[in-house]
Amino acid sequence: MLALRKRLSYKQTKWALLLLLIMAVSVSMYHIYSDWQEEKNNIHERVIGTLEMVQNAATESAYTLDNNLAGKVLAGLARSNIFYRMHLSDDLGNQMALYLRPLTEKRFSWISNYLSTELSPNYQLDLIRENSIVGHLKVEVDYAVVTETFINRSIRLVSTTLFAILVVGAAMLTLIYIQTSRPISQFIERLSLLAKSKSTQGGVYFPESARDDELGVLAQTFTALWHQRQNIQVELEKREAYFRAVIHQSRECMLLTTQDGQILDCNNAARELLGYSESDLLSMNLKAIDDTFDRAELIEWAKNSLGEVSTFETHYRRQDSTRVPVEVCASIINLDEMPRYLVSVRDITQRIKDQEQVKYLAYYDALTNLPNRRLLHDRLENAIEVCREHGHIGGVLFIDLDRFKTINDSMGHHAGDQLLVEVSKRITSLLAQGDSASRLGGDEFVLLLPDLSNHLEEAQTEVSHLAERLLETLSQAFIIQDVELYVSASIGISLFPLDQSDGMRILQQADTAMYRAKENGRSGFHFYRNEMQQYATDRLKMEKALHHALERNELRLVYQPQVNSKGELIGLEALVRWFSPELGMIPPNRFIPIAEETGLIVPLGEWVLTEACQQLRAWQQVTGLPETFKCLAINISPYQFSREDFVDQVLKVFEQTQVDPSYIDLEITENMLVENIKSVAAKMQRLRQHGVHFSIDDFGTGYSSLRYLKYLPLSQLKIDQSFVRDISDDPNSYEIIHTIISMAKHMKLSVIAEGVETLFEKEVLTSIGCTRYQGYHFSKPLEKQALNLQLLQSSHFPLEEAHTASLEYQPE
Ligand SMILES: Nc1nc2c(ncn2[C@@H]2O[C@H](COP(=O)(O)O[C@H]3[C@@H](O)[C@H](n4cnc5c(=O)[nH]c(N)nc54)O[C@@H]3COP(=O)(O)O)[C@@H](O)[C@H]2O)c(=O)[nH]1
Repeated sequence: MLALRKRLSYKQTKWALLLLLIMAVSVSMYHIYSDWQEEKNNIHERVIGTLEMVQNAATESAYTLDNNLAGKVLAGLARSNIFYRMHLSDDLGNQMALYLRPLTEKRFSWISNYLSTELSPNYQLDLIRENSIVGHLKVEVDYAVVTETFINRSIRLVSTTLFAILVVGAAMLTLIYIQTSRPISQFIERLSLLAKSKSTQGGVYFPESARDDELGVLAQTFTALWHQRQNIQVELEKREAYFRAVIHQSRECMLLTTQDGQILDCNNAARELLGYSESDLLSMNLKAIDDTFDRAELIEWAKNSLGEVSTFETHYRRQDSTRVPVEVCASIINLDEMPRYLVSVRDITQRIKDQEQVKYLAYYDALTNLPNRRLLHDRLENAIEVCREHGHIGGVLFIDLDRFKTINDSMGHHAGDQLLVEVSKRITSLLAQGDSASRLGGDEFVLLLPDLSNHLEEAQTEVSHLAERLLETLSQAFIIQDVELYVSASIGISLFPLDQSDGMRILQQADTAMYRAKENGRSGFHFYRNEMQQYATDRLKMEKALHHALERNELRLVYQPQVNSKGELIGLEALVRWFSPELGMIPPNRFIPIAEETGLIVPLGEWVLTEACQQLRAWQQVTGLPETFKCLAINISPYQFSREDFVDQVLKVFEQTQVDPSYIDLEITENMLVENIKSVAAKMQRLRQHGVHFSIDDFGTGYSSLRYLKYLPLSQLKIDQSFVRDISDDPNSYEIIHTIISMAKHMKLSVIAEGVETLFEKEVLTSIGCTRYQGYHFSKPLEKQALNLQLLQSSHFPLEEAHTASLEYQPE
């Protein structure tokens, strides 16, 4: 219940009464004032009238100087009670009579005193007889008496007016209270009950709505507003529930703060991410979590953000003081009329790792962790620029592993990968400060030496030393999956900036030089020279042409006889030749490496095997071979041999050609044996069971670990022609051949020497114990028709003089 003075009825009444009072007082004052103006005249006339009534008697007394009469005149005047002093004198001023009494004391004398200021305090009447003044009558008025009636009348008027106002005020108060204040109070009471009730559901009804006055309209309006509010509230509750669900169920960390950064709300994800309890977080400021939080900046942004979302990256500090990289989506929302800062925070640790990983992968090789081609290019371009600026010389070493493809295919990619990792370690172990190694892919590595000597010759020497050390370190055995592996590398070197070549060109030059190194017998290095470019271009042409060589029937086989110490034919070696219409005759040591690198060696090898077997069958059935003839040797490339289906392929060819496998001698190289000895041995065993023989070609030049030889079903060692060639000049070669022959005897293996060109060589070999020979001294490789002719004439080959005539097939 409101205090009385706060009630509407009281206030209304108060103001109404005040206005009434002012009005009444004004009207009363006006009346009193007007009344007073009249009263003043009345008083004057009354005084004058009273004096005139005694004028004759007073004149008579003064004329006759009759003091007695004068006294009576004054006594008569005194009865009017309006004068308190009267004085009658003769014409000379002599007092004839005097009347004096005290002034009358009245309740409102102060009003009388005030009013008397407007009136004359005394009157004098000149007494005249026969046109001469005979005396004077002077009186002083007692105004308390003369104004009393006026004052009483005025007081009555004022008090009546006030009483009337009081009555009207009380009546108004009651009426307004009953009519307005009380219904409003009751309405308010209902509203406050409604406000206290927690339920917002259901409808409301106010009896006041039934009224046809303003209160009725107010109640109806309020009812409508209430229902409207209810709908809004339901909507708001829904939204709040949604908002809370979004915040609290979100997997993203969410924080709601004031503009000062004080945390007001947080979700589970925030607690998990930051490691704080909810109560801790709610007592914290965002500044404690995010060092970059700037209150002033936020407030400035909030003013201009216009509901925009700002996304930025920062670091949040966890409870354990670790820092986590986050992406923050921040916005300003209005809650309870207050701007709030809502941040949705995502842990981007993984994303950053991924980005770094992507960046890493873009510039580094994932297997070896060495820079990749892209980074190499950047560095190389940079090095070229620096060298040009400072007049330095830099170098690029293009390293390619020899026969890596074979290892990869025979031992599997995993072993291949392990080998590449080990190779990369060895390469990097030789690098000096400032040098870098990159992997271009496969088995290709590039060393970038950005700062060699300023003198070309010195720079060449420096790079050569490094290349030698690289070859040396790579030639050491690798242990991969418990298998001892030997690899060699071919290195191409290009120095810069010797001309205007860019990085790409310098790499190509090093690549070209590397191929030259490979063709020079592998496991070596070669500097790029301008003329190599033509060679590289030719090589590319050859690679393209080789793809069509088989289908266009451009390959031929030639056969080189193998003889015993009596010159009798004991075998033939099938050797492939390629007659390209565009490129001419291309020797096998040029196209076989390309075929190996491109994988074309598989169909090519299969063709050689089939063709050779068919020819053997033809010789055996048609032409006839001497009894001394034991084997047809066929070269098998390492890549061909490493294939899973190699044995099946060979057996299939034997079946198709109906050849007796015991007449076949497969020539394999030493290096093939060391790659995966178990698998090599298994393949050899399977074929051996069918009668196939195996020879080791170019024996003595490879990395063979001799102890493996006794586990393999070998028939023969073929001494490399380089030893035979040097047998007369180089005691080492002689010694090597000697050792090979004794070892073969010990292991019960045959030995054949290849590349025997002179009688002298043959005789030295014979003296050491070698009884089988192949070489130009006996016969060059022969085309099959020429061999047929030879066989028809004699199966003997001259021992004494060199057999130099070339009977090889030459295309027209
Ligand atoms: N995988 C295959 N490899 C093959 C095949 N055909 C040949 N080859 C290999 O190519 C290399 C070069 O062969 P080629 O040019 O045919 O040379 C052979 C002979 O012509 C040559 N030879 C023989 N006697 C002499 C001689 O007295 N002097 C001399 N300078 N050269 C001579 O030697 C080559 C035979 O070598 P090898 O095989 O080691 O016995 C060569 O490595 C071939 O193996 C093929 O079909 N598949």
